[in-house]
Amino acid sequence: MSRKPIIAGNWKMNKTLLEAQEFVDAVKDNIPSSELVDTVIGAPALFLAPMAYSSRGTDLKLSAQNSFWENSGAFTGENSPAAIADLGVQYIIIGHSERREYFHETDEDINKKAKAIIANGLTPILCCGETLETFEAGKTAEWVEGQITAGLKDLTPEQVSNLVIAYEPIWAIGTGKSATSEIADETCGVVRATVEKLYGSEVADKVRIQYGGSVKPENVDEYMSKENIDGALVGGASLEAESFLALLNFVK
Ligand SMILES: O=C(CO)COP(=O)(O)O
Repeated sequence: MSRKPIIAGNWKMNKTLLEAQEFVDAVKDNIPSSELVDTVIGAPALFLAPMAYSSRGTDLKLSAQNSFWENSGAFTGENSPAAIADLGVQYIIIGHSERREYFHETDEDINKKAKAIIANGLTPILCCGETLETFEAGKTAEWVEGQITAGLKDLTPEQVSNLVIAYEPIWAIGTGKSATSEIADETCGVVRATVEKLYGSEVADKVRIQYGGSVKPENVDEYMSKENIDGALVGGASLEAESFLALLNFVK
């Protein structure tokens, strides 16, 4: 089974609108065909409408970094998956460790978001990953299995086969200390085995799993050569056009 690679930048809370637009102008005509790789930028919600407009007709796809689980209503400050879908955005990152930590998101919240995102025709990028303490205690597999099982609760096999899961060890995020490709592959393998246990081997063969945590142009090839790693979710190295484009050089 060959899975199409997916490289996604997660800009987090960075850039102004002008900087975002300059980035789109610099990359949109220089990325590989979407027949070979899905190339995605996860931008702050404020920039998604203008970025969708200026990247229309190109191979650049967009992601939100979060959404609420209701489509409308009295939820001050939130963005609905329906409104995000309407912009022409295709992905929404959910359950990033920064949202779990600073905004107290639970697995139950994340599962509700996954369902709402799928119901609106978008693809969730569901994040999981352990703290340094859990890693050092040798409990990574158990932890990640728990997060994935809770995050996917009540989804159908078809829904799960189309989604993207990102394994991001918290100790490797923004630290420059990436997980070795062996560790990353092993834990992405745990994610795939969890999907297999819950949904069977056909779904597990189809679901795309990214590694994230200090991925850079210099180490992306190594991760992409691993059996269970289908892509990368990239923070720091996705912020500059040159470095973002260099992440895509593994596509020959
Ligand atoms: O959190 C990340 C992407 O979601 C990873 O960030 P860095 O690539 O900056 O380590």
